[in-house]
Amino acid sequence: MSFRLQPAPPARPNRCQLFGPGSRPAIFEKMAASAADVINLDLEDAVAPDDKPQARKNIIEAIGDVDWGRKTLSVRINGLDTPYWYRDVVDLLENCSERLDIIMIPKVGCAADIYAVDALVTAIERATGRSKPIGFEVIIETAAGIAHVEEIAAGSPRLQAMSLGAADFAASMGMATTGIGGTQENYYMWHEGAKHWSDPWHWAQAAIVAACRTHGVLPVDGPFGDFSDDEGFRAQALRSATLGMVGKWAIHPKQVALANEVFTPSEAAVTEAREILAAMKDAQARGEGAAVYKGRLVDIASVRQAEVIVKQAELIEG
Ligand SMILES: CC(C)(COP(=O)(O)OP(=O)(O)OC[C@H]1O[C@@H](n2cnc3c(N)ncnc32)[C@H](O)[C@@H]1OP(=O)(O)O)[C@@H](O)C(=O)NCCC(=O)NCCSC(=O)C[C@H](O)C(=O)O
Ligand SMILES: [Mg+2]
Repeated sequence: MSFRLQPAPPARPNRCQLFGPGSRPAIFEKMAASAADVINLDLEDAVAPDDKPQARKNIIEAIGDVDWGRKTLSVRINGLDTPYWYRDVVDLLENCSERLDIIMIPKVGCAADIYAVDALVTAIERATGRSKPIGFEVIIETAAGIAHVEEIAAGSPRLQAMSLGAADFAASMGMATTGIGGTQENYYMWHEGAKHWSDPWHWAQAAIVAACRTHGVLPVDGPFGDFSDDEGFRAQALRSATLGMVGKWAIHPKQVALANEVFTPSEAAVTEAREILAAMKDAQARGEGAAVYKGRLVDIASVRQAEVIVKQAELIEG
């Protein structure tokens, strides 16, 4: 228990983050027309080294020219272990319009990584007189990142969201898989002659959710690589939502509707949450701290649980 109140994360929908390479400007309008809450234009791994200068130009132009509506607009820069990242930040912030909301920093390994980008961004904002402060989001996708996840979540007031990047995470951890998220064939328990699959991403997701909730940051599930496997995506997303994550990446447009479906509370869930709040209001009016709702106990903790669902629904309704 702490006397400190848990800070609220940014109050904006983040059910789906749709990615697209900065080197493929033909899809930018399609991304803008999608139902994703967040758009991530990529300068990192989806862009070949020789294409990075042109990708920066494409993105700078599109930030100003494309109608992104009310979406949160984010650009993923290159990692701090590359020679590209400072040029990404300088070119972007010196040249793009104020429509840009967020810079996504990949492969963050410690809070000092965020500090370094923050220092550069702050200097450019001051030098150029940008009036809208740039937000940050980070990807936890290395062993160092997960080991330092809490200090990273506390790393900057600019930080809005934190994602798990399953592909690089698996590589960094030396995991024996080439799968990006989802069920892993060899990660099972053997019981009474049958395999029971377990979830190798669970512990990292739980660590991310705890760090994010402690510091008022949105926890997000990253990519699910097999975009022909809708049920696999849905199962992964449902597990993430159950753990407290607010959304998931889409690496193909067909994954957007799946993510939105999972991370939008159903009408039945919202109705039940509102009924629990009403039942508890009645109980409190009677001077009681608990009530029975549909044959089960509800109390003040149930009110907090129900409020999570109602607030999420209200946020999405706008
Ligand atoms: C995966 C793709 C390369 C597939 O592209 P494509 O072959 O064009 O797919 P389709 O033919 O099925 O496309 C159907 C239509 O949809 C449009 N399209 C394709 N992709 C997008 C998109 N991202 N956004 C919007 N629209 C898109 C096509 O133009 C077709 O349109 P039409 O002809 O009008 O019907 C491609 O989807 C892609 O590049 N995806 C993003 C890849 C990416 O950004 N990856 C980086 C994030 S994941 C990662 O980095 C790993 C992470 O860091 C970790 O470590 O875990
Ligand atoms: Mg990655």
